[in-house]
Amino acid sequence: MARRKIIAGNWKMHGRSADLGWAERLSALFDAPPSSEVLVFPPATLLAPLSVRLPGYVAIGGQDCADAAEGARTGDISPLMLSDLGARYVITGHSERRMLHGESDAVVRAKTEAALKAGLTPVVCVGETLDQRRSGEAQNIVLQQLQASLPEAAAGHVIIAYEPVWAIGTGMTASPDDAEAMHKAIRQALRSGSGDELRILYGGSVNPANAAELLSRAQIDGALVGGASLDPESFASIIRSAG
Ligand SMILES: O=C[C@H](O)COP(=O)(O)O
Repeated sequence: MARRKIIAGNWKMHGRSADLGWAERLSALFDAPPSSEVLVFPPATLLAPLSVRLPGYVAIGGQDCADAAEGARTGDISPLMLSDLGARYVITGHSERRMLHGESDAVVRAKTEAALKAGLTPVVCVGETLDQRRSGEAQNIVLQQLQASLPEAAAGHVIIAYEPVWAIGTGMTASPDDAEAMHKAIRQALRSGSGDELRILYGGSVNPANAAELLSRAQIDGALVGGASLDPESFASIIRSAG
Protein backbone atom coordinates (compact mmCIF):
# COMPACT_ATOMS: atom_id res chain seq x y z
CA MET A 1 0.00 0.00 0.00
CA ALA A 2 1.27 3.46 -0.87
CA ARG A 3 2.51 5.50 2.06
CA ARG A 4 0.31 8.48 2.83
CA LYS A 5 2.11 11.78 2.15
CA ILE A 6 2.75 14.23 4.97
CA ILE A 7 2.94 17.99 4.47
CA ALA A 8 4.40 19.66 7.54
CA GLY A 9 4.80 23.38 8.17
CA ASN A 10 7.57 24.53 10.48
CA TRP A 11 7.03 28.15 11.46
CA LYS A 12 10.43 28.36 13.20
CA MET A 13 10.68 31.53 15.33
CA HIS A 14 7.77 33.27 13.62
CA GLY A 15 4.23 33.95 14.79
CA ARG A 16 2.51 35.87 17.55
CA SER A 17 -1.11 36.00 18.69
CA ALA A 18 -1.98 38.37 15.85
CA ASP A 19 -1.11 35.54 13.44
CA LEU A 20 -3.58 32.97 14.79
CA GLY A 21 -6.01 33.74 11.96
CA TRP A 22 -3.68 31.56 9.85
CA ALA A 23 -5.79 28.60 11.04
CA GLU A 24 -9.09 29.92 9.68
CA ARG A 25 -7.43 31.15 6.49
CA LEU A 26 -6.02 27.67 5.86
CA SER A 27 -9.26 25.83 6.58
CA ALA A 28 -11.22 28.22 4.30
CA LEU A 29 -9.06 26.95 1.43
CA PHE A 30 -10.29 23.34 1.75
CA ASP A 31 -13.85 22.11 1.30
CA ALA A 32 -12.86 18.64 2.49
CA PRO A 33 -9.86 17.16 4.31
CA PRO A 34 -6.89 16.84 1.92
CA SER A 35 -5.57 13.42 0.98
CA SER A 36 -2.24 14.00 2.71
CA GLU A 37 -1.63 14.31 6.44
CA VAL A 38 -1.06 17.92 7.47
CA LEU A 39 1.14 18.86 10.43
CA VAL A 40 1.96 22.29 11.81
CA PHE A 41 4.86 23.15 14.08
CA PRO A 42 4.17 26.64 15.46
CA PRO A 43 6.35 28.23 18.15
CA ALA A 44 5.60 26.68 21.55
CA THR A 45 3.87 29.89 22.65
CA LEU A 46 1.14 29.33 20.04
CA LEU A 47 0.62 25.58 20.35
CA ALA A 48 -2.45 25.77 22.56
CA PRO A 49 -4.29 28.72 21.00
CA LEU A 50 -3.56 27.53 17.45
CA SER A 51 -4.65 23.96 18.09
CA VAL A 52 -8.18 24.97 19.10
CA ARG A 53 -8.59 26.97 15.89
CA LEU A 54 -7.27 24.37 13.46
CA PRO A 55 -9.51 21.98 11.55
CA GLY A 56 -9.44 18.41 12.86
CA TYR A 57 -7.32 17.13 9.99
CA VAL A 58 -4.34 19.29 11.00
CA ALA A 59 -2.14 17.86 13.77
CA ILE A 60 0.27 19.99 15.74
CA GLY A 61 3.77 19.45 17.03
CA GLY A 62 6.62 21.12 18.89
CA GLN A 63 9.76 22.38 17.16
CA ASP A 64 12.08 20.97 19.83
CA CYS A 65 11.90 19.33 23.25
CA ALA A 66 14.07 18.60 26.24
CA ASP A 67 15.58 15.15 26.73
CA ALA A 68 13.71 14.55 29.98
CA ALA A 69 10.12 14.56 31.19
CA GLU A 70 10.74 17.12 33.95
CA GLY A 71 13.50 18.55 36.07
CA ALA A 72 15.63 21.60 36.89
CA ARG A 73 15.95 22.82 33.29
CA THR A 74 15.13 26.53 33.23
CA GLY A 75 13.60 27.51 29.92
CA ASP A 76 13.28 23.99 28.54
CA ILE A 77 10.03 22.42 27.41
CA SER A 78 9.60 18.71 27.96
CA PRO A 79 7.93 16.34 25.51
CA LEU A 80 5.28 15.61 28.16
CA MET A 81 4.45 19.32 28.29
CA LEU A 82 4.06 19.39 24.51
CA SER A 83 1.80 16.37 24.67
CA ASP A 84 -0.19 18.06 27.43
CA LEU A 85 -0.92 20.90 24.98
CA GLY A 86 -2.23 18.51 22.36
CA ALA A 87 0.98 18.03 20.35
CA ARG A 88 1.38 14.64 18.72
CA TYR A 89 4.70 15.27 16.99
CA VAL A 90 8.00 16.97 17.73
CA ILE A 91 10.92 17.93 15.50
CA THR A 92 14.31 16.74 16.76
CA GLY A 93 17.75 17.47 15.34
CA HIS A 94 16.80 20.34 13.07
CA SER A 95 20.03 21.73 11.61
CA GLU A 96 19.28 25.13 13.13
CA ARG A 97 19.35 23.48 16.58
CA ARG A 98 22.42 21.46 15.70
CA MET A 99 24.27 24.59 14.52
CA LEU A 100 22.91 27.42 16.68
CA HIS A 101 22.57 25.41 19.90
CA GLY A 102 25.43 22.97 19.42
CA GLU A 103 23.19 19.91 19.53
CA SER A 104 25.22 16.77 18.85
CA ASP A 105 23.86 13.52 17.50
CA ALA A 106 23.91 12.19 21.08
CA VAL A 107 21.70 15.06 22.25
CA VAL A 108 19.33 14.52 19.33
CA ARG A 109 19.15 10.84 20.18
CA ALA A 110 18.33 11.59 23.85
CA LYS A 111 15.62 14.06 22.83
CA THR A 112 14.17 11.60 20.34
CA GLU A 113 14.10 8.91 23.02
CA ALA A 114 12.37 11.23 25.51
CA ALA A 115 9.82 12.21 22.85
CA LEU A 116 9.02 8.56 22.13
CA LYS A 117 8.62 7.84 25.86
CA ALA A 118 6.13 10.72 26.07
CA GLY A 119 4.10 9.21 23.24
CA LEU A 120 5.08 11.79 20.61
CA THR A 121 6.17 10.91 17.08
CA PRO A 122 9.58 12.49 16.49
CA VAL A 123 10.41 14.02 13.12
CA VAL A 124 14.17 13.46 13.13
CA CYS A 125 16.13 15.78 10.83
CA VAL A 126 19.38 14.98 9.07
CA GLY A 127 21.25 16.68 6.24
CA GLU A 128 24.64 17.55 4.85
CA THR A 129 26.33 20.93 4.36
CA LEU A 130 27.28 22.28 0.95
CA ASP A 131 30.96 21.43 1.48
CA GLN A 132 30.05 17.88 2.39
CA ARG A 133 27.91 17.54 -0.74
CA ARG A 134 30.61 19.04 -2.95
CA SER A 135 33.19 16.65 -1.61
CA GLY A 136 30.96 13.67 -2.37
CA GLU A 137 30.42 12.81 1.31
CA ALA A 138 26.72 13.64 1.54
CA GLN A 139 25.39 10.11 1.76
CA ASN A 140 27.96 8.91 4.28
CA ILE A 141 27.43 11.95 6.48
CA VAL A 142 23.65 11.65 6.44
CA LEU A 143 23.68 7.91 7.19
CA GLN A 144 26.16 8.42 10.04
CA GLN A 145 24.03 11.23 11.48
CA LEU A 146 20.98 9.05 11.22
CA GLN A 147 22.54 6.10 12.94
CA ALA A 148 23.86 8.25 15.79
CA SER A 149 20.65 10.27 16.19
CA LEU A 150 18.18 7.39 16.42
CA PRO A 151 17.61 5.44 19.62
CA GLU A 152 17.75 1.65 19.45
CA ALA A 153 14.77 0.11 17.61
CA ALA A 154 13.22 3.52 16.97
CA ALA A 155 13.12 3.33 13.18
CA GLY A 156 9.57 2.02 13.10
CA HIS A 157 8.28 4.84 15.29
CA VAL A 158 9.74 8.00 13.78
CA ILE A 159 9.46 10.14 10.69
CA ILE A 160 12.73 11.20 9.04
CA ALA A 161 13.24 14.60 7.42
CA TYR A 162 16.09 14.87 4.95
CA GLU A 163 17.03 18.54 4.90
CA PRO A 164 20.24 19.46 3.10
CA VAL A 165 21.58 22.38 5.16
CA TRP A 166 22.47 24.35 2.00
CA ALA A 167 18.86 24.20 0.79
CA ILE A 168 17.24 25.59 3.95
CA GLY A 169 15.93 29.10 3.49
CA THR A 170 18.23 29.70 0.53
CA GLY A 171 15.89 29.17 -2.44
CA MET A 172 18.19 26.32 -3.57
CA THR A 173 16.43 22.97 -3.62
CA ALA A 174 17.92 19.52 -3.97
CA SER A 175 17.05 18.14 -7.39
CA PRO A 176 14.27 15.53 -7.25
CA ASP A 177 16.86 12.94 -8.40
CA ASP A 178 19.33 13.81 -5.63
CA ALA A 179 16.61 13.94 -2.99
CA GLU A 180 15.19 10.63 -4.15
CA ALA A 181 18.61 8.98 -4.12
CA MET A 182 19.20 10.12 -0.54
CA HIS A 183 15.75 8.98 0.58
CA LYS A 184 16.40 5.59 -0.95
CA ALA A 185 19.72 5.28 0.88
CA ILE A 186 18.03 6.25 4.17
CA ARG A 187 15.22 3.74 3.62
CA GLN A 188 17.69 0.97 2.86
CA ALA A 189 19.76 1.79 5.94
CA LEU A 190 16.69 1.63 8.20
CA ARG A 191 14.88 -1.16 6.42
CA SER A 192 15.40 -3.84 9.05
CA GLY A 193 13.77 -1.65 11.71
CA SER A 194 10.87 -0.19 9.81
CA GLY A 195 10.05 -2.14 6.67
CA ASP A 196 8.65 -0.07 3.88
CA GLU A 197 6.42 1.98 6.15
CA LEU A 198 9.02 4.56 7.15
CA ARG A 199 8.07 8.00 5.91
CA ILE A 200 10.87 10.29 4.77
CA LEU A 201 10.14 13.96 4.17
CA TYR A 202 12.23 16.35 2.11
CA GLY A 203 12.89 19.84 3.44
CA GLY A 204 14.76 22.81 2.00
CA SER A 205 13.14 25.66 0.07
CA VAL A 206 10.01 23.70 -0.84
CA ASN A 207 7.49 26.09 -2.37
CA PRO A 208 4.34 25.97 -4.53
CA ALA A 209 6.45 25.99 -7.71
CA ASN A 210 8.69 23.00 -6.93
CA ALA A 211 6.51 20.90 -4.59
CA ALA A 212 4.62 18.87 -7.21
CA GLU A 213 7.74 17.52 -8.86
CA LEU A 214 9.41 16.59 -5.58
CA LEU A 215 6.24 15.02 -4.20
CA SER A 216 5.64 12.99 -7.35
CA ARG A 217 8.68 10.86 -6.51
CA ALA A 218 7.89 7.51 -4.90
CA GLN A 219 10.69 7.82 -2.33
CA ILE A 220 9.61 11.30 -1.18
CA ASP A 221 6.82 10.86 1.33
CA GLY A 222 6.17 14.51 1.98
CA ALA A 223 7.72 17.86 2.75
CA LEU A 224 8.90 19.77 5.79
CA VAL A 225 8.18 23.34 4.74
CA GLY A 226 9.65 26.39 6.45
CA GLY A 227 9.17 29.83 4.90
CA ALA A 228 6.37 28.86 2.51
CA SER A 229 4.25 27.50 5.38
CA LEU A 230 3.84 30.95 6.91
CA ASP A 231 1.44 31.96 4.16
CA PRO A 232 -1.74 29.81 4.21
CA GLU A 233 -2.24 30.12 0.43
CA SER A 234 1.29 28.85 -0.31
CA PHE A 235 1.00 26.09 2.26
CA ALA A 236 -2.40 25.04 0.86
CA SER A 237 -0.94 24.94 -2.62
CA ILE A 238 1.85 22.62 -1.44
CA ILE A 239 -0.72 20.41 0.33
CA ARG A 240 -2.67 20.15 -2.94
CA SER A 241 0.51 19.23 -4.80
CA ALA A 242 0.71 16.09 -2.69
CA GLY A 243 -2.37 14.79 -4.53
O1 LIG B 1 11.99 22.89 8.74
C1 LIG B 1 11.97 23.39 7.62
C2 LIG B 1 13.16 23.52 6.84
O2 LIG B 1 14.24 23.95 7.59
C3 LIG B 1 13.01 24.19 5.50
O3 LIG B 1 12.91 25.58 5.62
P1 LIG B 1 12.62 26.42 4.27
O4 LIG B 1 11.44 25.79 3.63
O5 LIG B 1 12.37 27.82 4.75
O6 LIG B 1 13.85 26.28 3.43
